[in-house]
Amino acid sequence: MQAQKIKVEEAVGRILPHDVTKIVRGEFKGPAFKKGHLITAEDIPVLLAMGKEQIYVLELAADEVHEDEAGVRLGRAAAGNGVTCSGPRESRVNLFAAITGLLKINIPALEKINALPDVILSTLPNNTPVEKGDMLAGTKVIPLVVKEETVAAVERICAADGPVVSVQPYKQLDAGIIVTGSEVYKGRIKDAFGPVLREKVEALGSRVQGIKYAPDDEQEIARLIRELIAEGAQLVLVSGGMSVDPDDVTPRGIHLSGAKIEKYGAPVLPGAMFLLAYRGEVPVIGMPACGMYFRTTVLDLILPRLCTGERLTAREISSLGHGGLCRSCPECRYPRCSFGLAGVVSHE
Ligand SMILES: Nc1nc2c(c(=O)[nH]1)N[C@H]1C(S)=C(S)[C@@H](COP(=O)(O)OP(=O)(O)OC[C@H]3O[C@@H](n4cnc5c(N)ncnc54)[C@H](O)[C@@H]3O)O[C@H]1N2
Ligand code: MOO
Repeated sequence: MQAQKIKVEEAVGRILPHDVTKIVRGEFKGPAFKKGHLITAEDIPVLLAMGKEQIYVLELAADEVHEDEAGVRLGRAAAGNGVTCSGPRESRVNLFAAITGLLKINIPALEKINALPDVILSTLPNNTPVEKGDMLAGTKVIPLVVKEETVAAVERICAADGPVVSVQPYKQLDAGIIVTGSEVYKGRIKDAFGPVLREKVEALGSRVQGIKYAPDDEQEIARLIRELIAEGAQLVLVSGGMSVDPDDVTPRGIHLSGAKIEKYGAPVLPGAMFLLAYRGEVPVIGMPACGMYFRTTVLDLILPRLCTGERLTAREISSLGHGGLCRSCPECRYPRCSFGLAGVVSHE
């Protein structure tokens, strides 16, 4: 990179190698144009009025890329489905959600990119639920001019490993809910759990095809699970009866339904007594009563992933431990917090 002296009138489309300072007596002293600025036709009279008839412009070598062009190329390479890019500002390009869904970060590719010199890509955590318009990531280069080879290396990583930042849309699943507990079934108390589960399912764009009620009877719970799936449920949530009392028979009921238990117990608080099973392709969730009491629980970490169609394994549930502790803030800001969002399956 070299600086070349040229006439101001010939500078349109060229790049300033340094700030150009404007001083107006008693009023202003500061950069009228910043280092790296791309000179436009409108800038010429301004520069002439500042007394600049000649200026220095950047002379890029053949193997060099200006920061703004590099930023645009980095953003384009990193952005996958459901992601749009802003224009560059001092090389920084921001990535935004074009749709509502679940943010997916290709962490090994992200790490490879950030191990390169002179470029950075910074993202929200993997599996963050995001809304259309949310900022997901920012990328930029460090110097004013970067080696073509570095930008090309990022493009090669993204081409080989897949885009680094994407948003998975939620599928519209038909969900069935089974509320367990003889006290509710027999009408001793009003159901307060079914409405919470319905709201969480519907907030993700899925439908609740029905809420069924079961006493603390494992055979009846099993029968209702099979019935809901036979009626077309693509997701089943069973509430309560998940802990240690003699009447807590939901895990047994899920097992007796023919569902294979993937994991009983999640390293998430609230949500330790959570259970995930699959009957064929249909996820069956056993949701402990904390899901009725706390605003945000393990269900908020698992449900969005199931609603994208992801099949979760015991290993992925185990990995939620890192970051799986809710701080119980007086005003919940989830997902704008650390809850559940560090959970990453480590890549050997
Ligand atoms: N000795 C132990 N006790 C508990 C443990 C434990 O490890 N050892 N774990 C605790 C944790 S963690 C949780 S979470 C809860 C899990 O509770 P359950 O899922 O078994 O909930 P239930 O016993 O069925 O009910 C608890 C409570 O909530 C009321 N309830 C349940 N469903 C409804 C509903 N649909 N509408 C209204 N109210 C409902 C129920 O009547 C009970 O009062 O266990 C801890 N205990
Ligand atoms: O399942 Mo309890 O889940 O930790 O409050």
